[in-house]
Amino acid sequence: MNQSKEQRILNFVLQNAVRGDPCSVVDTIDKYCSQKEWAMNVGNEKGLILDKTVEEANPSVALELGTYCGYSAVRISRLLKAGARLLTVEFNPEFAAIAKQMIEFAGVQDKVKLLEGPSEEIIPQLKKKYEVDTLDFVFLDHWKDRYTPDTILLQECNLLRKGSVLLADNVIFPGAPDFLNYVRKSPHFQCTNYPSHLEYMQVEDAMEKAVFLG
Ligand SMILES: Cc1cc(C(=O)N2CCN(C)CC2)sc1-c1cc(O)c2nc[nH]c(=O)c2c1
Ligand SMILES: [Mg+2]
Repeated sequence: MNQSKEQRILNFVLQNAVRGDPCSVVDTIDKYCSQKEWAMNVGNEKGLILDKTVEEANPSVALELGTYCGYSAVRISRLLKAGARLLTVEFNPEFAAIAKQMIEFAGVQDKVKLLEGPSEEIIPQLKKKYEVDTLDFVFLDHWKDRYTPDTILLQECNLLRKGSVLLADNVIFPGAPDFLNYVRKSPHFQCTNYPSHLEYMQVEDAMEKAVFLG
């Protein structure tokens, strides 16, 4: 049975990156996906915006919606302080299996908890099942049509506190116009747009930061 693209990415990392070195895993995925096969990792250009936002938020508890191969889970967790943790949600079982191996190879498994299932089912479980009080940082990178309903769900589940930082990928391409509309019109969010480019391409894209005001 021939391999998936995601399996090829993982194999390239296992053979070319340094075990236990998150930066080498991130760089190796970028090398493969820019030179051999495009894939929907946030990439290095938008990754630098992600890094700065995570460093500024310095979260104790972070949530990622959309794990894919684990690129941004490794990228985020490498910046977390001792004792901080990242919960990352992936509904595609094949992607989750790849990401699990990627996270373990990078050596960040003690900081990252991979939750398999649809975000709309997992978000309401975060407080009781995963012992979350509130979220300090949320990276939205799953599916553009889920950005707005999941942002509303996070509020309904009382998972955001004054100062919680949301960062959304792909708000220009593939695009999340209803999400931009929602957070920019809401009195509960302070928004900032970060123009960039689609990973590994010269196509315009952007990230949107939305800070919850309580
Ligand atoms: C799957 C896909 C295809 C795209 C595209 O038009 N192109 C890439 C391939 N090249 C060759 C043509 C141009 S863009 C994109 C994409 C990018 C993300 O960052 C995503 N993040 C989260 N969830 C997504 O579903 C998601 C999809
Ligand atoms: Mg994306």
